Formats: sequence, C-alpha cells, structure tokens
Amino acid sequence: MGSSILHVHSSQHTYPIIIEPGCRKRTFAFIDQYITRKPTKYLIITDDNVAPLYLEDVVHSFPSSETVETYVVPSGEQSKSFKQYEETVTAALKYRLDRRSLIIALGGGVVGDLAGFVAASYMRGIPFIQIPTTLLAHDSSVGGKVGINHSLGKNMVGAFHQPSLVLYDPEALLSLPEREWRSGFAEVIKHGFIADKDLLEWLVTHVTSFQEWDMDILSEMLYRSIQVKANIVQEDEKEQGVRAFLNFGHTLGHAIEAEAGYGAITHGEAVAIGIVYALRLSEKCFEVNLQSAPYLEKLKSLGYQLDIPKQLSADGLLERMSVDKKAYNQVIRFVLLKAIGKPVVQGMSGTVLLDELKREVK
Ligand SMILES: NC(=O)c1ccc[n+]([C@@H]2O[C@H](COP(=O)([O-])OP(=O)(O)OC[C@H]3O[C@@H](n4cnc5c(N)ncnc54)[C@H](O)[C@@H]3O)[C@@H](O)[C@H]2O)c1
Ligand SMILES: O=C(O)C(=O)C[C@@H](O)[C@H](O)[C@H](O)COP(=O)(O)O
Ligand SMILES: [Zn+2]
Repeated sequence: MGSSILHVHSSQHTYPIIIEPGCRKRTFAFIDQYITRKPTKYLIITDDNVAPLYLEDVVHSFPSSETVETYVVPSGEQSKSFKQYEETVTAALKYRLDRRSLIIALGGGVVGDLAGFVAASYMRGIPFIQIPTTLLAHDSSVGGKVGINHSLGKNMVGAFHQPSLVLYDPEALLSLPEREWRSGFAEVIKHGFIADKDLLEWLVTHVTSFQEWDMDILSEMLYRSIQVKANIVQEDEKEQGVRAFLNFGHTLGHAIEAEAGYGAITHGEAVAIGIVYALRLSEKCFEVNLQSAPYLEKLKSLGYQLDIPKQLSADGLLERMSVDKKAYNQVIRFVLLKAIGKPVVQGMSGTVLLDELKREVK
C-alpha cells in the first residue's frame, strides 16, 4: 500500500499532508523530517475513545530523550466547549508548554478543532500538527479552521491557524463505527458536489458499503477529497470568497446540530440533510435539474436519513440559520449549485427558506 503526499500553500507556511498506512507509528520521524524548528516539548491532545486505540503508537514513536505529555478529553461534540477549552489550556500551562512547543491533535474533527484552537491562542499562537483518525477529519484537519461552539451557534469562536503537518493514517480509520463512516462520507460527497463530478461518479462505483474497505480505495478517496479542499483553501484561505463553497450543506446543517443539541446528530448527518435541502433550493432558484438522483440514491443505500428530523421546528431552524457566519445585513446566504461543480453564494429570503423547511417539518 503506497504513500501519497499533497501540499497546502498558506500565508503562514506550506505544509504537507501525508496519507500513508501505519504512519502514526512514525510520528516523530515525520516531525523530525518536516518541522524545521525543533520543538522544546510535545503535548498530544486526544479523546477517550482514541486514546486506548492509538495514543501508545504515537507516544512510542518518540525517543526517550523527548518530553511528550498527553491530555485526554471526553469524546464527542460537547468537548468543543468553553469549559473544555479552558481545561485544555490549563493542562498546557501546567505542562509548561512554551512558544516553541508543539501540540499534536490525535483524533477526529472535535479534537482537531479544539486542540487547534488551543494552539492558535496559547501564548498568542504556537505550532500544531494533525493526526486525523476519522474519515470526516480529511476535511477538518486541512485548512486551518479551528474553534469551539457557543450555545447560540456552531464554531462561533475560533481562528484560522494552519497546521504544520497532517499525518493521515488510513489504517487508523478501520476501527470507526459505521455511524462515523457515514458522517465523514457526507463531506466527501460535499467535495464532489461543489468541485468534482468525476469524484461523485467514482464514489457511486467504488463505495458500496461502510463495512469493509480496500486500503487503496480508501486512500484514493481521501486523496481526491482532500485535493478539492486544499485547492479551495489555497485560493481563499480566510473565506473572503470561494472558500464559502466548502460550506455547501452547512447553513442548515449547523442549524440542525445546534437546535438538536450538540452531539445528538453528528456533523456529517446534519450536513447530508443540509446538502439535500440546498440541492432542492438550487433547483427552485435557478430552475435547473441538477440530475442528482443517482447520488441521493447512493446516500440512501448507504443508510442516510435525509429528512429534517421531525422534532425540530422550522422557526427554530430559521432563527439558527440567521446567525450563520455567511449572513450579513440580516440576509441569510446559502451555497447553491447552478450545476454540479458550479457553486455560488446566494442571498435567500426567509420566506422561501421557511416554505421549504415546512415542506418537511412541522
Ligand atoms: N475545521 C474544519 O474545517 C472542520 C471541517 C469539518 C468538520 N469540522 C468539525 O469536526 C467535528 C466532527 O468531527 P468528527 O466527525 O471527526 O467527530 P469526532 O471527533 O467527535 O469523532 C467522532 C467519534 O469517533 C470517535 N473516534 C475517532 N477516531 C476513531 C477511530 N479511529 N476509531 C474509533 N472511534 C474513533 C471519537 O471518539 C468520536 O466518538 C465537528 O465539530 C465539525 O464541526 C471541522
Ligand atoms: O473549511 C471550511 O471552510 C469549511 O467550511 C469546511 C466545513 O466542512 C466545516 O464544517 C467548517 O468547520 C465550517 O466552518 P464554519 O466557518 O461554517 O464554522
Ligand atoms: Zn463540515
């Protein structure tokens, strides 16, 4: 099984994304190769599901001469909180991390976003690397969006802070429960819809279940999906323009996550529902047929629940969408498609959004 590498050119620095089975076990060697200024010490931040699976592999990759501290947070979306942020900064202070220390985020998007935000803000910013362990984290580990949630909205406090290295070990994904494969695959589908119709076609043929993975297929899927993300981030690092396309499915998706209570519905489950809603809005707004049926059938066959959960009220969701980060002057902005691969950001009237929501929810 081969190794592949992509590079992201950011205003802060250029960093490699290495996709290689087993690479977690060589973490120190990769740091030594790619991080130019030798860190004074290391703090590995992970969660209580990932720690028993992979923490030892990463720690054992370091020679005994290095100082390696570890900090384990509770698993789940609730850890992207002010409380957990404060506790993690406290741990960093107690471990005496300095400005030349390196934070290592070992886990899914929750750990990556939290640890990345600690790195972005600790002593006004120290370097960090990502070792993603979920499929979803092919998205979250790349591009430097880090942050935590507020009860009034997803990712409302954060920063742009690029990692110095992303070490993606596809082998580490094999322990994921089916629900988490489904969650992560929603972001792969998103990347296909916004930028790569060939990827969508390829997924329809090559991904038939989440139960068994061929390592080459998995690695290729990660590579192609990350390529979409990296290209957009390089063009517009701080979301002044095209980076907003990566928010396809997220305006409603984030509203669903917050309205349902963080963690009740996974990020990818909510994004999948948001994608279907955005496809419907696109067809209505632009009077086009996007011919998305084969892709939606694929999602259904993979077990996705694509209706807006019945317990969520349309008014509540609309209110949540009005605090979306793409909104300004009280206009909610949606990423819509004029065709597959041709996204646009479109201001939407509340009435149209509500009508469409009410077609499915109370
Ligand atoms: N920063 C970004 O650009 C960006 C992009 C997309 C999503 N996100 C954020 O990412 C978060 C979701 O990430 P996620 O889906 O990875 O969630 P997560 O980090 O909560 O991981 C999902 C679950 O899988 C467990 N887990 C992780 N790796 C495992 C493994 N290898 N084997 C078994 N279990 C494992 C975790 O403990 C957790 O219970 C959301 O908060 C979302 O907002 C951020
Ligand atoms: O990287 C981006 O830009 C994205 O929008 C990727 C999304 O998948 C991700 O969920 C991101 O965290 C959403 O960002 P936000 O700015 O809408 O909070
Ligand atoms: Zn997302």
